[in-house]
Amino acid sequence: MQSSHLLLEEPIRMASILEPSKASFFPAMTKIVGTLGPRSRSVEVLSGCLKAGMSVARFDFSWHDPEYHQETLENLKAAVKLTKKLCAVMLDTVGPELQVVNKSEKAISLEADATVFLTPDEGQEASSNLLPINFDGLSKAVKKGDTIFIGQYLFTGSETTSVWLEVSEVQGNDVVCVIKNTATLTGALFTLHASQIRIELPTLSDKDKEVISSWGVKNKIDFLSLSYTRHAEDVRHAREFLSKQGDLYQTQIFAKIENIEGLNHFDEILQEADGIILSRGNLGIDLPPEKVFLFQKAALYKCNVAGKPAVVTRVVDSMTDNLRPTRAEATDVANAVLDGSDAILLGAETLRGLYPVETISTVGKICAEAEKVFNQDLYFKKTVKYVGEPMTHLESIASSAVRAAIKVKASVIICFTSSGRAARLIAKYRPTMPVLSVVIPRLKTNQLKWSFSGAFEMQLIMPCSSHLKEEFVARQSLIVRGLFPMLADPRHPAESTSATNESVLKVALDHGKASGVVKPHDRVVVCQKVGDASVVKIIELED
Ligand SMILES: Nc1ncnc2c1ncn2[C@@H]1O[C@H](COP(=O)(O)OP(=O)(O)O)[C@@H](O)[C@H]1O
Ligand SMILES: C=C(OP(=O)(O)O)C(=O)O
Ligand SMILES: [K+]
Ligand SMILES: [Mg+2]
Repeated sequence: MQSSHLLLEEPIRMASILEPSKASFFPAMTKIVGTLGPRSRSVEVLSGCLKAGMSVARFDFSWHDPEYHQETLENLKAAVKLTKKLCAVMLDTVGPELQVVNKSEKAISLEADATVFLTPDEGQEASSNLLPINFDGLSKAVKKGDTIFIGQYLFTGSETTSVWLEVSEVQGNDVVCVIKNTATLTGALFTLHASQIRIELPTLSDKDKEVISSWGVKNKIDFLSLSYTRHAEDVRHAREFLSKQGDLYQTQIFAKIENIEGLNHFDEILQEADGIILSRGNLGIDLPPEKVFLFQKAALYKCNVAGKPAVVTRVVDSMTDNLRPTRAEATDVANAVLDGSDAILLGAETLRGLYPVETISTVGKICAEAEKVFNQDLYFKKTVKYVGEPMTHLESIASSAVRAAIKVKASVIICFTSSGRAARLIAKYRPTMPVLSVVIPRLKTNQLKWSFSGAFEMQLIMPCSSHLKEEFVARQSLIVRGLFPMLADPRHPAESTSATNESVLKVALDHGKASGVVKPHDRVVVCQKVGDASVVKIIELED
């Protein structure tokens, strides 16, 4: 039996597990989002990250200033140019995040059973019995017996810097807590999480708005990662804000579900958002541990049937300091893929970890193995059944393209798309082969000469107002499982002169061949509009 036919539900011959995997063109169909920081901001390391498979870069404004992030982004652009790999940019907001401020950065020892005061007076010096925090409403939000967690920025859960507190009383604006475990806080910034407590701060803070309208607009961010999304209204509000920020009306909003309030409003949030981040770091401490897996499976199912990308966070924490993940982590990554995630988000591992590049390639390899045993047939049937009948024309075309591609064992599906909708719909059916989305402006196909650049062997396209929309669409597919953009660039001379759909397709195929993603005699399924009709066609390539 060929390894590509293994299905988890069927008996697997043990020896076949050890068969080496065939090298494929893409590291994995599942995408990898990397949080950039001190260990991942040189052109060299960023080039390594891109080559290893990172396709989205997260800039987390919980930490550091816009100038620092700008420097990192400039280096990322240089790395994109060097490696010819596209990368999308995600701005992650601070939102209603509670932080412990340790200005002097002196280590703070906390002893189990001792008492510590949390005070909103940020001017105070942090010490073993006093921790200044950035919010003055905590004493009104918590009560005796509540649980508070403090962890290093991007805590991994395995550090000795994480501490649990239990609220013993409230004194004015201060919250008095009993320390549950001995710990030493080292560093300048700590996240504070009050379990299952509503924090009366806006989801999009004034600081977030300022950063979005300056840094975000300047850099044409592809994704806004909306931290601590608690209601659908949060997404609507962010959308309205973005609509007034120049090009950012095209920015996609990914709602981060990080607490029980977000979990309770999941369905409405999913309807409003473009995608979801299952923020298991915070959610994992808000939920009882035995419930985390169930949220993951339920949320991924809902995202999958809605055809909206889902991103899972906090997978290989231990790789922050180690070259290999734990067995539990390795299994967890595979399960995230089997549960239906589109992308994996790395935090501390890429930001401050010792092995950012190795982490990306290890996670990519695990994803690729899981994809091989993903039961596409069953998934396809479930998805079709969920959609029901009558289907919209486009849904029917998309599912038929995937079915045809599997039946004829096509090596790729090529989808022409303007808004990106058609390509996303195809990806929704989780084909086993990559979907190359050819992003071109519909109206201009007859006026221009074409050449292509893409996620593979691309030419860097500098922002250019004439095809800005297509750039957004192309980069936004970099977070969807199985979707790989080819961005048509009308400024480069193409081999063909009469730029009809047919010649665009020929150029796309030539580009695919040149880069090795399609080979002579391969079958390719193409989805495009010819005149008014959407068509799915099967092409058999020659030499
Ligand atoms: N520029 C194009 N040339 C040819 N066919 C296209 C083009 N853009 C989209 N299509 C096809 O049109 C249909 C609708 O695709 P979609 O991505 O929803 O485009 P839009 O929303 O911009 O109309 C699909 O069959 C798709 O393959
Ligand atoms: C990704 C997460 O949040 P943060 O932005 O704090 O890293 C998380 O909580 O899993
Ligand atoms: K954040
Ligand atoms: Mg978080």
